[in-house]
Amino acid sequence: MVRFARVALCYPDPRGRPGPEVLRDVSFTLGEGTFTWILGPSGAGKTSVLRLMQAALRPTGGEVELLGVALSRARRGDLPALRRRIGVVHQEFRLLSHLSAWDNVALPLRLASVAESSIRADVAELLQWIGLDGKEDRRPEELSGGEQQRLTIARAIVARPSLLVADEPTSELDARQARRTIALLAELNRQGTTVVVATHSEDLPARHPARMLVLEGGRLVGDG
Ligand SMILES: Nc1ncnc2c1ncn2[C@@H]1O[C@H](COP(=O)(O)OP(=O)(O)OP(=O)(O)O)[C@@H](O)[C@H]1O
Repeated sequence: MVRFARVALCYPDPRGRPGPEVLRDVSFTLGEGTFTWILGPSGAGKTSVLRLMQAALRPTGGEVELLGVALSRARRGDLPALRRRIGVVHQEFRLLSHLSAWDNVALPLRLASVAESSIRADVAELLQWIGLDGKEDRRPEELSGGEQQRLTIARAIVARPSLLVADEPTSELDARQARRTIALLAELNRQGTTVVVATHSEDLPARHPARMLVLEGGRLVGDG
């Protein structure tokens, strides 16, 4: 499902030359249907690992294989289709402020030209699942932080991705809303989606025990 083999990553410097290595010799494999925490202090490389897992970057060394596609060999034109199979949740929500809750969730399906009749059923079911039925006409600013984050999860999964990647999804939330968000991700995982969550909180993995990959200074220093 996800395989990192001796992955190295350098971001380009302002002149376009390779900058310092921010990931070095990172190797792990995540099976289908697993739940994995990515832990580590600020600057450890968690977001960089997740950006590789979204096919938003290619490794500068080693290989990343996502859903059977090796990123170093993939053609540029193949990446959009791969990215559509991967759902992404960001810490800062990134909802469209002028659209209603309903339209935010429906957007990925509309962009994929799915028929409106099937969009209606899928969006209604998801809004109910995340506890937002009755609030479908509200714009994001008329929802609480926890509700907005649950909406981003609904939007990330409405097209039924095989892999869901969440970067610090609870850092803007209070403890109760954070627990509710993690409970949703865990339930999604029980239904079969492979889930990867990066966090620097130690409380969350204690609440939902699962495999933990620990990064420090761009290296994998723990896996268990
Ligand atoms: N676009 C970029 N260009 C250059 N360097 C970058 C870029 N993005 C991240 N870095 C560097 O890569 C290293 C790892 O950053 P990354 O964001 O992956 O860490 P992180 O563990 O997610 O940190 P945080 O918890 O603070 O979000 C850091 O030294 C950071 O400065």
